[in-house]
Amino acid sequence: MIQFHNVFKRYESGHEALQNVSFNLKEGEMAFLTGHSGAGKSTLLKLIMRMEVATRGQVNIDGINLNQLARRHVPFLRRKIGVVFQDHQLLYDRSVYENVALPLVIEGMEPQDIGRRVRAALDKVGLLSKEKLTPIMLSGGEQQRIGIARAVVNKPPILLADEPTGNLDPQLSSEIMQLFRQFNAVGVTVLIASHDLDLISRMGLRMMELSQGGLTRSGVPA
Ligand SMILES: Nc1ncnc2c1ncn2[C@@H]1O[C@H](COP(=O)(O)OP(=O)(O)OP(=O)(O)O)[C@@H](O)[C@H]1O
Repeated sequence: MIQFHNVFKRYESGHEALQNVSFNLKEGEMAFLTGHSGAGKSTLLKLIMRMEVATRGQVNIDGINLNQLARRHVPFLRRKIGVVFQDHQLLYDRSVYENVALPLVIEGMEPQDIGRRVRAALDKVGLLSKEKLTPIMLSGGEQQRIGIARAVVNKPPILLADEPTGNLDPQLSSEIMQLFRQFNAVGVTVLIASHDLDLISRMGLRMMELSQGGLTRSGVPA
């Protein structure tokens, strides 16, 4: 589902953020991406979303070769990928409902279909009763759940997260990871960048470690 073949990414500054990275994440797999600050984790996620383009090598997402993807087709790629950020990136002047509905409104979906999908997504993250509130009224963990509901509302086959538990305590972090696990259990391919080695090792899933832009380890931690 997510394939990197000898991928290099050099920024215009000359900095080589990724060097010769190769891996294959199969459909329905869930894995973590870890590494020191500046190791290249965010860069790798940006290549998957086509926010950045590889300097060398090949990135394939759900059979699409991103090297050959025309700019006008990038929105089709993005619809396949739900993204969760550390800082949620919610709109604080809109309700919970409106925040989650946003990707569907942009897609041009009919309002009655939007209602059904938004409520299904809010139900999955346990926030159905809070749809009329604004995010500011909710706790950090709840805000992250809204971010997750928004990421999955259009049922993407791929879910990416960049430090999704960075601001949460261990209990909430663990709950958020279980949520990702639930989406993975119904077939979504999940890749999560995280510094939280304790949490990752407890999950018993594949971990890929980046160091100075190179993939130094890939496997289930002992
Ligand atoms: N747009 C850019 N232009 C130039 N250099 C960049 C750019 N984006 C990232 N870099 C550099 O590339 C390297 C990798 O950055 P990246 O954000 O991918 O690391 P990271 O592993 O996600 O780090 P962190 O855990 O701190 O978020 C860093 O040295 C960073 O300064």
